[in-house]
Amino acid sequence: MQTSSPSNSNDERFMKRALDLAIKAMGRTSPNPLVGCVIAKDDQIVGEGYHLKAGTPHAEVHALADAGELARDATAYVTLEPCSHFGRTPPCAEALIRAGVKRVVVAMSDPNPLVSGRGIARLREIGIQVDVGLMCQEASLINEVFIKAITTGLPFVVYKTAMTLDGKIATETGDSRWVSSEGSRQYVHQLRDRYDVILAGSETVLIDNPALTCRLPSGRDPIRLIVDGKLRIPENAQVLSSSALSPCVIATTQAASREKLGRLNLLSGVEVWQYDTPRHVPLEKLLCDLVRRGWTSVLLEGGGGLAGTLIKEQCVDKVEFFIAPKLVGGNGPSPLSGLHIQHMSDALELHDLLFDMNSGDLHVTGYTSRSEIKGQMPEVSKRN
Ligand SMILES: Nc1c(N[C@@H]2O[C@H](COP(=O)(O)O)[C@@H](O)[C@H]2O)[nH]c(=O)[nH]c1=O
Ligand SMILES: [Zn+2]
Repeated sequence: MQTSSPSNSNDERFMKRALDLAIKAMGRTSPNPLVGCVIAKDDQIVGEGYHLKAGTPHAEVHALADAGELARDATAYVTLEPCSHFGRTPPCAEALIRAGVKRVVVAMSDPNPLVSGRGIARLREIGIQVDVGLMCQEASLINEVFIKAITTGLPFVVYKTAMTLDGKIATETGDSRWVSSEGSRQYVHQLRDRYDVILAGSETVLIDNPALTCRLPSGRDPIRLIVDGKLRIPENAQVLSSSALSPCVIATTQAASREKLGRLNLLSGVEVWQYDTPRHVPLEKLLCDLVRRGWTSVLLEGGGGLAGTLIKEQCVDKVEFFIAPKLVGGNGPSPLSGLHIQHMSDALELHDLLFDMNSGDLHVTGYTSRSEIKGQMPEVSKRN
């Protein structure tokens, strides 16, 4: 996106602060975006705020309340175009106008078709100077989930897996505890805290019996989603335990036994979504249904069959692979056993790669499609 007027170093400083504020709510605003706002006057911050949770006041409202009368003739720095529509809250463009701000600096226009460009146009119509595009790349990156979901109706899907240097997710006897280091496993809990849904196949539940909860002190449990076409997972599987604070959804098909489906539906915190297909869960439909339910991001944790199919169906946006400096050889399982590409010239090439070795494993992040908005996702240091 083009910057519509030159910015100065204060502009960058204040927009950076607005971005830092926005990401404090990472993992808490879905299906809505992360947004931060700073109000500055005479090179001083006089008000700031960020969006905390969908359906609650927008970032601009918090920042204007914080600034009070000092907002008059000030500059507002917003990481996303101010909204112009009456949704669950009134339009922020009008709030900025009423508060008397004289300039608004916007990092990126809103991809939401309800807004896109109208907020900026409304402010300009009143005579407010609006500069668009400052730190647009950073702003797009923190909202990669929101952008994908609002423009496609599909969730942003990340495939996370750990493997040995020779590409195995377990030994040939099935031992997978643990492939990756303690540090990498700790990071996975940060991912679970950030994404709405954790997705796994029935095979993973049958073999590893994971709880798929978030074990960070201030973390929140994501929704656990299990794809289980034949409804094979046992009723005492850990994912079905009601101790987690979020529901467990099981996606199944007509192949599920009626009795078992009835019994699972009775478990507290468990929902069974039955699709009208003979054996295989229609994955893209399932993903659409997640967004309809307000869940816009998915952390796919295995296994290799499901991950391969999702990659083949172009449903995966990003990968986070932990490669441990270990060798096990043999015929152990692969992280993408469901993907069968025959010719190297057809291999899926990753883009915008990042490499990190801080955890003792090689942590590789990459995107399945090329885009301008990719980069290093910021760490959320602390909440509030
Ligand atoms: N600035 C900003 C948003 N801006 C726009 O408002 C839309 C959400 O409207 P509603 O669900 O009615 O609150 C959202 O999709 C985005 O287009 N939303 C937010 O939740 N927080 C904010 O700080
Ligand atoms: Zn708004």
